Amino acid sequence: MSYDKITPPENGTKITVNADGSLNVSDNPIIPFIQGDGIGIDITPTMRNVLDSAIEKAYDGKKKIEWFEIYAGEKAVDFYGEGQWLPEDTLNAIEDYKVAIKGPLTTPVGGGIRSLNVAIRQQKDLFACVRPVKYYNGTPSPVKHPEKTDMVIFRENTEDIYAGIEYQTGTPENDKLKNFLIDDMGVDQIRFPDTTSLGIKPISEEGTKRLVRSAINYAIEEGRDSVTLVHKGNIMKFTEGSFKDWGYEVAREEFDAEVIGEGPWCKLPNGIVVKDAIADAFLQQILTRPDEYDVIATMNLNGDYVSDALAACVGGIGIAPGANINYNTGLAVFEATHGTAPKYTGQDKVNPGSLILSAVIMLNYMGWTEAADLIEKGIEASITKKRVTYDFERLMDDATLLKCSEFGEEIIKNM
Ligand SMILES: NC(=O)C1=CN([C@@H]2O[C@H](COP(=O)(O)OP(=O)(O)OC[C@H]3O[C@@H](n4cnc5c(N)ncnc54)[C@H](OP(=O)(O)O)[C@@H]3O)[C@@H](O)[C@H]2O)C=CC1
Ligand SMILES: O=C(O)CCC(=O)C(=O)O
Ligand SMILES: [Mg+2]
Repeated sequence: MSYDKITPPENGTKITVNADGSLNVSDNPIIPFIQGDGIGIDITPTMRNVLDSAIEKAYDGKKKIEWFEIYAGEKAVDFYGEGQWLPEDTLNAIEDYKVAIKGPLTTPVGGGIRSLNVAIRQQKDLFACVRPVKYYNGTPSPVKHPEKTDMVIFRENTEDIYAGIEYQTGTPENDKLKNFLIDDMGVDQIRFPDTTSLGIKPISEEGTKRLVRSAINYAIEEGRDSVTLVHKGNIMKFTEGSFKDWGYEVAREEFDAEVIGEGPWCKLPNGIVVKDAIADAFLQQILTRPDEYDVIATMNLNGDYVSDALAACVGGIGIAPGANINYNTGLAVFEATHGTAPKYTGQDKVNPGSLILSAVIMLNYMGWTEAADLIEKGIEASITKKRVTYDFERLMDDATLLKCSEFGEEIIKNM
């Protein structure tokens, strides 16, 4: 593949994917990275520094990532020109190299461009947003027993109201859709038709089933206890309610789950329970009874809310990692749960933990588990020693405040 404006590193090789979805990773894989807007300028170099050091230490210099910068967001506009927020080069490089990592990208509220983060997920069909939420010893938390929270969110990444199909009041498109609903479909629940904008919530059987299938497969591989389908199907019956029904169908028809009692809960032959929870009740139970939940499968918007809420329980979005994966093609883009935190841009202040832990998931995905383990060890030790960035320091007694890059160095020292 030739690119318009970017040149891959001379050394290194492409990761390739086998028919069964497993990866072929050489000792020198080329990994594309997007710096990201806002605090991307702070956390991305720190993440790279920590990764390079961990890999060097774990493999005595025999393995090394060849980093390949690709562009999105403000840096893409600077590099490629006006309007070039997500260049073809970037999407092609993700496709070619299979595994990539990105910093956060800004999305303006109201008008302006639609989310580039969502666009990458949709255009590369990275249907599962996988966000593990676990407690690292010593992390300050607002709950009494943060160690009871150990969940992995499987958030559907390509559908839902999040897909961006919406029309602004006053536009001909909105009028056309509104008139169709009212005149042809007999809709009479639009309270203020003259001033209403409309959004569409697509939820499909195919999209649901591939997400729930991935969540159950993950639960089996990782020896987890349960998979909970989180939905608001009592109100949104044919979208979120169908998500729940199709989720149970996957468990019963593809994994031989037996219905428990009157149902709909069911149990896989290996004992994993598939159950469901209504989203509002679930959000209070993650505070009161988090140990009842394990793997979570949910739709795009619920997954967004649940991600930040669960992250808060174990120390905040400063250490909440994530991955966007297509389990069929093997394509994966790793990214933090948080955004660009613009007020901290360029201050070398924020916690790089979220992006570093996203890179840990990436290393595990590549099979470089020894380097991943070293980094986790380094992070845990740095937190235990109370040598942390501002977000933890302000919640801990007698902690030492470190800058973003210093926290990276501290992790390296402790791994
Ligand atoms: N995947 C992505 O790229 C995402 C992009 N975004 C985009 O980011 C922009 C800003 O969104 P916003 O709603 O402010 O959410 P952010 O996640 O960017 O920031 C909200 C708050 O979270 C805390 N925070 C975020 N990152 C860190 C970190 N690394 N270390 C410590 N604390 C952190 C800060 O809290 P405090 O003020 O308490 O210090 C910050 O003010 C928007 O344009 C949004 O669309 C948002 C989410 C994901
Ligand atoms: O794309 C965005 O700007 C926000 C996305 C987001 O909050 C998320 O994916 O968690
Ligand atoms: Mg979010």
